[in-house]
Amino acid sequence: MNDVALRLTGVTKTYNAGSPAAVEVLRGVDVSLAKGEIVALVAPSGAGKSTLLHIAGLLDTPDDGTVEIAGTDLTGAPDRRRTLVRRDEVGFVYQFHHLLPEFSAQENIVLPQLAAGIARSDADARARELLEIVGIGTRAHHRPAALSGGEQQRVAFCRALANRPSVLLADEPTGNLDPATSDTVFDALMALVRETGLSALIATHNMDLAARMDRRIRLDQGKLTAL
Ligand SMILES: Nc1ncnc2c1ncn2[C@@H]1O[C@H](COP(=O)(O)OP(=O)(O)OP(=O)(O)O)[C@@H](O)[C@H]1O
Repeated sequence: MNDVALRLTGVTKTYNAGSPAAVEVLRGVDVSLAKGEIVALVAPSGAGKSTLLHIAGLLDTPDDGTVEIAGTDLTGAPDRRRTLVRRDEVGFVYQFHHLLPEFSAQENIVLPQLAAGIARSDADARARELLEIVGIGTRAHHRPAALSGGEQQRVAFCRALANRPSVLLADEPTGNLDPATSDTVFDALMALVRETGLSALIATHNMDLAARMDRRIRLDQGKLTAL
């Protein structure tokens, strides 16, 4: 039984290494997320939070160090394996929803499930269940353009969790919303995360939202510290 959903050990990353334009972004980052734990990642702009989230989600590789997801070290794994683990174990949410405009809310949540081999009827049921949890069950057949910004973002959360990942990585998930909407949408995200029992690393500049998570860490000068 492994109780760690995500573990980064000694992760370093430098862009343009060896050139005068070198940027040393991560200088030995260690972090682990227990199963079910929700952690706020707070960082000044440009400190490297996107880099850290991309490495944690297997979209990028560290120069050094290891990345383990659900108990498996994937640092040197072949691209195909990393892609499959990313699809099955990692959910991403960004500041902008990136929903497919020609598909309904429900279809946007169904598509990644079909790509993972889930039967259509099961995928539809899962999509409806998730939309209910975030409070927009009645909007299932709306296309993104017919949804408010907060509703679009809730659909994006559902899509990220549709395949029952073990880790959610979110980069300013409510950063594009006004403060009142941001609060409600954040509640919806918390409800989803608690309901599904997954672990989440959520980058935010909003200290009120950070205060509602289980733990806070700060990325600065390439290092993580507890907040
Ligand atoms: N592909 C790249 N090549 C060179 N430098 C890069 C590259 N990507 C990012 N950087 C630099 O690395 C640093 C960290 O970038 P990153 O996007 O991870 O920061 P961030 O904390 O997410 O920033 P923000 O909060 O402003 O979105 C920045 O100084 C950026 O300019």
